[in-house]
Amino acid sequence: MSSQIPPGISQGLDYFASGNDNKEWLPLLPIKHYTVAHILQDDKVLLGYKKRGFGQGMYNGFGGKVEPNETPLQAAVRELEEEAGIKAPLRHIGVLIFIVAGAEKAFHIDIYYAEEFEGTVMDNRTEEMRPEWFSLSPSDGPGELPPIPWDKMWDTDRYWFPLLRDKRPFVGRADFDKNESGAFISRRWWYGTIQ
Ligand SMILES: Nc1nc2c([nH]c(=O)n2[C@H]2C[C@H](O)[C@@H](COP(=O)(O)OP(=O)(O)OP(=O)(O)O)O2)c(=O)[nH]1
Repeated sequence: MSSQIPPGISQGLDYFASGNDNKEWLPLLPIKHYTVAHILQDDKVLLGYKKRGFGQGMYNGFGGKVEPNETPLQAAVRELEEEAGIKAPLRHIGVLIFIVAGAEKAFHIDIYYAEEFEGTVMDNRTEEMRPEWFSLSPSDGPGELPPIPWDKMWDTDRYWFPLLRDKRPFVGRADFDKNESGAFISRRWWYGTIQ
């Protein structure tokens, strides 16, 4: 555990979780804005299976790049509608600075959630994402929704998901290396809550 806040994120945070504290942080890079949005409802969370592009084969909230002349909130609402077919009154809950070794830009990811939505969650209609519900409670009886598929998600999401679930605002940083086969390996991470 390191209570030292990493470079590139705001000061005045309360330590929540960190890992690989003995590794160096990657050099800071200019940022590019992204969003990720989650629906949290009745002890379940809606995630999407990414069918193509960056993060292919993994589950994540719904999101993508913030386009020019859009606010991050507008982008998050648009991406949720494009990828899950629903409209939701999203609330901001976190910021994640995500840096991959060798990349040109750091991802500044605004993280959102909503507890209600309008419309019907799309089944498997887009080429981008396949929405699926997962249980937020750790113990699942037979016939319940599947547990969150941590092994098919960005490796450090498991450390901030409890904060999202409890709707506690947070800020964090996650650095990743790439191995010879192009897989992303978590290098160092730190998450803190906003006081
Ligand atoms: N949960 C989580 N999401 C992450 C991490 N790193 C990371 O880039 N993301 C998200 C941010 C973006 O929503 C998404 C990457 O953007 P993307 O590849 O989907 O964007 P895109 O260019 O396809 O987007 P677009 O065409 O839909 O605008 O992955 C991470 O560590 N955890």
